[in-house]
Amino acid sequence: MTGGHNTGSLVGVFALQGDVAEHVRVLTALGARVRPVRSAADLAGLDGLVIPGGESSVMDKLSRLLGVAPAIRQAIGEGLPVYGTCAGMIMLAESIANPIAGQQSFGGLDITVQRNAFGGQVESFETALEVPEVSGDPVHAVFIRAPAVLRAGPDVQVLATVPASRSGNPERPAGDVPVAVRQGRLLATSFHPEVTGDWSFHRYFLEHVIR
Ligand SMILES: NC(=O)CC[C@H](N)C(=O)O
Repeated sequence: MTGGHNTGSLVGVFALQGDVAEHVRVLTALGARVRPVRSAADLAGLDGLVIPGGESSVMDKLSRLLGVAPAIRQAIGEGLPVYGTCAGMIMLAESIANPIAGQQSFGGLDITVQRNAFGGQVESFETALEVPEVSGDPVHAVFIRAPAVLRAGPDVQVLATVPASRSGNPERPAGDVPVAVRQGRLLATSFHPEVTGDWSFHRYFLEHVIR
């Protein structure tokens, strides 16, 4: 598979906060046209949207303050394909187990997430994940203050899990926790493919979620 199939797809990157430039670089290299999204008007005509890693509570505050949150919520409801990484996964979650006071998400994805489930910055880790739906090779995944999926609804497809014992967090969940999920046109990962050079999730989003 090459990026060539995607030439012409217009993909927005939520750009009020987070590692926007990294996603723009990967999507552009894969042949997509990319538009930063900061307002409701920026959503017009998009084939898909990426919500980057960053800080979900800040994304929430800014997107409500600047009035783009209802438009993103509506676009998700109307079936816009969206890929959220890390904080982006939290923004797509229907429910946040440990929100910062009053924190809201866009929702759409029938999951409950725990923010910082693998611990803080110093407990960041990298691992190779088996994700047969997405790639024949193990996917290189970087976890930075990453969320875990505590609950996934019946329509949610779990694409990859990691043992919760990876976590240095004493509050960690038990067993294996989902870290990559898909529900129809919504895709989310706890980790950051945009910073690893492993583009298999972006390719999957462009070739199998958007089209
Ligand atoms: N690397 C990340 O995106 C971290 C997410 C962050 N812990 C949050 O709550 O938004």
